[in-house]
Amino acid sequence: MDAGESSSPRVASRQVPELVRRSTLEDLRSLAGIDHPIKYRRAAAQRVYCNRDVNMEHIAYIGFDMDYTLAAYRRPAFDELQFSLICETLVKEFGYPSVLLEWHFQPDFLIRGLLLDASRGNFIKCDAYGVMLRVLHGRRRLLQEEMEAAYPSGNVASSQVGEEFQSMDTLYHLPIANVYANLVHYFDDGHVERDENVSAHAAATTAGTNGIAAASLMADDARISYLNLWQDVRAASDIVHERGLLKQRTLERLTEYLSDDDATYRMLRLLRGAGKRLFLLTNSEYWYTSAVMDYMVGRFACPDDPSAGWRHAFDVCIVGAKKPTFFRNGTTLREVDVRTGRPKLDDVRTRHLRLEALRGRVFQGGSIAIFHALAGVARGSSVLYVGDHVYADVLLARKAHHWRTLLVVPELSAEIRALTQAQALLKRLQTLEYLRAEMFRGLDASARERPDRDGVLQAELERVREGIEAAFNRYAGGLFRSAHRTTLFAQQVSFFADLYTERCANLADYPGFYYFSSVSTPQMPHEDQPAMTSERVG
Ligand SMILES: Nc1nc2c(ncn2[C@@H]2O[C@H](COP(=O)(O)O)[C@@H](O)[C@H]2O)c(=O)[nH]1
Ligand SMILES: [Mg+2]
Repeated sequence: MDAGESSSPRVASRQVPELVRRSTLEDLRSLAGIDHPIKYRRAAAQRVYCNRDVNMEHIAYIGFDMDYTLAAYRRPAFDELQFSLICETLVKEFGYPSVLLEWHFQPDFLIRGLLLDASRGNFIKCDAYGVMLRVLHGRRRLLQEEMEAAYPSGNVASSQVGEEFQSMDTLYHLPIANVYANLVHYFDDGHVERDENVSAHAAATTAGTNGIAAASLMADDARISYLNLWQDVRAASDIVHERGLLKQRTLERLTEYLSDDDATYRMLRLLRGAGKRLFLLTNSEYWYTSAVMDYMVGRFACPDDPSAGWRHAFDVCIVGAKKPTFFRNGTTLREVDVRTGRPKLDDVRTRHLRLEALRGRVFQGGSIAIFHALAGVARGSSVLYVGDHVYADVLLARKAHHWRTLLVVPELSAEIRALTQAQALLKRLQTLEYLRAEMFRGLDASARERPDRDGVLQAELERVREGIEAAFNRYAGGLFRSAHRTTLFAQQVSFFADLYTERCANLADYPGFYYFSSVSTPQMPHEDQPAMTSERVG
C-alpha cells in the first residue's frame, strides 16, 4: 500500500452496493481497499468466464446456435447413440465385421481438442504452441521413444491443423474418434485380411512412417490403411447425420437425450425482457430444429402451440445455415413454409422487410451479410453469438465480422472439479519447480557441471505432471491444461471466445447491462514480479 492509500477508508463487502451507488469520483479515488471474503458470487458451473471485456449494454443482438448450445444433449447417452449408429452403418453399408455391433462408447476415453493424424492412426495432444505432449495410437499411448521416432520435430505447425492433422474439436467428434480408435486397435491386433492387390496409396502411407509398423496393419500387403479406416468412419458418420438417422432416433426419445428443464426458455424470456433482439442460427434442418425447439422452448412458451411458441421467442430464425460458409459467401436464402417444412423459392427482399415482420417466420441458408441486412445490424460488435464449436461458430464470426462470442463448453464443471482434486499435486509441482530454480541459483555461464546429473528431480517432476493429467482423464489428460501448460484447445478458446461458460442458460444470471471484465485473467510472465507480490527477490 502506498502512502496516499494508507489514510483512506477500507470498507466491508456488504457496504459496497450502497457505496457505488452514492459515491462521488472523489470518494472512489480515496478508497483504499474492499474486504471481499469471496472472490465471485456465482458458483463455478454457473459462471460466465471472460477472456476479453464485453459490455452487455453495447450488445443489441444475441444469437444462438442450437445443437449443444440451446439444446443441451445428455451425455454419454447421446454419444452412445451416435457411436452405435456409426458402427451399425460400418457393418451394414461398408462390410465391417459384425463384432462392431457389440462395441460401446467409452465416456472416459479421449477428450476434445486432440489432433488426428489419420495417416498413422494417432491422436495427438498439443500445448498452446503446438508442442506434442502425448500421442495415442488407437487406444494405446505411445512411449516417448515411439513418439520421437514418429514425429522427430515434436511439433505441429498451425498450417498443418485442418490439413494433415484434423482437429477433433466438437462434441460430435468424440463418438467418431472412439469408433476410429477401436478400429485402429482392432486391426492392429491382427484382425485384418491380407490382400496382394494392395493399392499404391496404401503402400505409400504405410512404409516406415509411424515407428510401429511391425505391429500394425500398415505392412506392405495390407488391404486397408489407417487413412482408409478414417475415410470410412467419416463417411459413416456423414450418413448418420445426413440421412437423419441420429435425429430420428433422438426425437423418438427426447427425454433420454435432451435436458428437460425450462432453463433455456427462461433465459430467452429474460434476455428479451432486458431489451435484447434474439436470433437462432443453426446448421440443423427445419424439421429437426422445430421438434427440438418445441421441446426446449415452445412447450413452456405456448403449451397449446409449441411450434409458434419457439418461433416467436426469436426475432429472426435461420436453419440450415451451413456455418462456417454462412460467415463467408453463404448460400441462397429461402423462407421455410412452416406448415409443410419446405423451403419456398420466392426472393427474399431484405430491404423491404422490417425486423418486426420477421417474428414467427423461419429462413434457411443465407449469409452474414444478408442477416445484417435483415436484422438491421449496423456494427458486428453489437452482436453476441453463443455457440459450442470454435471453428464453425466463433472463429470467423469473431475474426472476420467482429461479433462478440460466447463459447459453450459442457465439460467445464468436470474440468474445474479435476483441477480442485489436483491442487495438492499442483502445489507439489510448484515446490519441485522451486527446487529446480534453487539448484541453478548462483550459477552463471561459466558453470560446467549440471547440478541435477542423476535426473532424480526430473523424474519426480514427470511423475507429478502425469498425476495431474490423470486427475482429468487417464488417457488424454485435461482439456484446457497439461500440468502447468495450456493446451491448443485452451489457446483457441482464449483467442476466439470473448466469453465461455458451461451452459448457455447461465446468461440468465447476468443483467442485460452487465460488464464482463477480464481484469483477473492471468498476466504476462514478466508482470508477476516479486516486488508486486511481496515475495522475496531471487
Ligand atoms: N454431415 C455431418 N453433419 C454433422 C456432423 N457432426 C454434426 N453434424 C451436424 O451439424 C449440425 C450442428 O448444428 P448446430 O446447431 O450446432 O449448428 C447438426 O445438424 C448435426 O447433425 C458430421 O460429422 N457430419
Ligand atoms: Mg452446435
